[in-house]
Amino acid sequence: MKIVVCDRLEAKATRKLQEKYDQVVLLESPDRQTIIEHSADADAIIVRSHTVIDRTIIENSPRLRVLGRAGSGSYNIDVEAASKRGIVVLHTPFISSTSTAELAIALLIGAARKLKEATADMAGGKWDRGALNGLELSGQTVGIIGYGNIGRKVAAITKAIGMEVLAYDPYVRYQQTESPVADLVSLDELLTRSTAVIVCCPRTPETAGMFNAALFARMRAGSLLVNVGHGQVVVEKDLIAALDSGHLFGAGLDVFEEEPTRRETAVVQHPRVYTTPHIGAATMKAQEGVCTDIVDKVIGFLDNGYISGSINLPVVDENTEVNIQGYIELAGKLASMVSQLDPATTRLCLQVNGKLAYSDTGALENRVAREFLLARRQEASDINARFLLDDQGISISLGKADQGSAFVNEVEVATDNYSLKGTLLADKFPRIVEVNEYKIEAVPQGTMLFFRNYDRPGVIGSLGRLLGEKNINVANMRLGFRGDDEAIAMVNIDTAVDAATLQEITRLDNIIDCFQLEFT
Ligand SMILES: NC(=O)c1ccc[n+]([C@@H]2O[C@H](COP(=O)([O-])OP(=O)(O)OC[C@H]3O[C@@H](n4cnc5c(N)ncnc54)[C@H](O)[C@@H]3O)[C@@H](O)[C@H]2O)c1
Ligand SMILES: O=C(O)CC[C@@H](O)C(=O)O
Repeated sequence: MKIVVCDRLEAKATRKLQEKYDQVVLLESPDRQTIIEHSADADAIIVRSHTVIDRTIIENSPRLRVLGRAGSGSYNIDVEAASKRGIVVLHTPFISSTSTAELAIALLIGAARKLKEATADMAGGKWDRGALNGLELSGQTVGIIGYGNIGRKVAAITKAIGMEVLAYDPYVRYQQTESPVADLVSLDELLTRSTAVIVCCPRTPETAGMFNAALFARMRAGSLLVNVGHGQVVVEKDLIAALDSGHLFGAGLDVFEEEPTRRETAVVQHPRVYTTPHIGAATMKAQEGVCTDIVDKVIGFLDNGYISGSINLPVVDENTEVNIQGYIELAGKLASMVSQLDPATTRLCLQVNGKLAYSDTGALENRVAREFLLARRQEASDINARFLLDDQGISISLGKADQGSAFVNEVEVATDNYSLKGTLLADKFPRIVEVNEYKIEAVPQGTMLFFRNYDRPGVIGSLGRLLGEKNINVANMRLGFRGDDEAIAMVNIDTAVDAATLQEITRLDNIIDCFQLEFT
């Protein structure tokens, strides 16, 4: 197997590839001819944002099966050409969105408060505070162009600053009903109401050159523009004209029409344009994240055919060694249970262990988000659940490990108060195997009583008697222990108990607490 890496990856990610494959060719900023030579017999090519993989390269790589893009956008890959050849294009959405959103805020505040001028004044021995009056952002309106991963993070931060948040995104079809962060509005409304506009969308045929003289004229006088999406969304000469005429107050750019951008470029030289060299994703966490994530995805695909985070094939591959669909459903059941036990949590952690770690964990994350919300009786689908969670300030983090602690494949869903682990018995039958370190083997289906008790004789007997009196049949009962004075039980019952009976159970001797759970 031959892997060609065209841009420099973090050492940890490169090592992972080298441990796995005999032929790992590491190129750094190669010219096109060098890529063509090396990719002629390559099975996989991995790039970041620098190297362009065009149609010619793709058509001259007969063995190529997968293109990995360490990052979010796909502007440097001819995705259409790859799709036509049946080559999977994988990327790492989400991972660098926080770092990029934070940079957008840095550029926004820098431009609003004239930080470049202030720093230059200080370095030059000047102390003229009157010339440095800036814009206070709190109470102002921000307009976000592109309400995707980065746009939503920007929305959350600007909201926290005290700004009113608007967004324009023709492809976001729903208006959030649960704790909305941004109001989705038309482009015209956004431009006329916003004091700051932040571009967080990719370059597409529609967005290329979108911010031109005509659009700047529609922006409010004295407003700010920040671009962390794609450089070619903004026409730089028109931006300079809008600044020089005094129509715009300032701008912050992390992305440019041409990259690398030359020092002489007007936007780089302009006193009221804050520029950074495409460093949205340049934090240690994001760099390591995008590099290891893309390597995991490429390995997962080459070894097992897992497709996850695909730009051109967003499907769950069911013909793999691990029953991914089964694990997606299991993860959903764990999320539903955690939601019923801890509905007010603001933090969900999904941990995926074993070969499953190379599978479509995006689909597992979506399902966890969806089932968590559904259990709280909130409308959600696999597609919008993660956005809805985000809008409600509930984070969902993902951890992965090559091996499970007790089972070949394991899924864990945790909050600050609960940790639930599950597996598929015989890769087929869902089981909850651990609850807050109590080992158990419970079947997550139908109606279930879940209780903690002191481990004393008679507890099960008194529960059985009470349920018998109420004519409630027990279908299955599992006990869990962790080697201390307490135990748990998970009891599948044929009919749900009413609130009064649940109270009676809680009052039985040695019962600590009791919940009734529903699994769909
Ligand atoms: N500055 C950096 O270092 C850096 C880092 C990461 C990503 N990016 C870039 O930021 C962009 C967005 O990344 P993301 O991860 O948020 O992607 P995303 O796909 O999650 O979000 C992009 C959003 O833009 C919207 N959009 C598409 N066309 C639009 C239009 N005509 N008008 C308004 N919105 C439109 C999409 O519907 C989508 O919701 C990409 O171009 C990516 O390459 C830059
Ligand atoms: O390689 C980088 O750091 C920039 C990547 C960024 O533009 C992206 O689309 O993810």
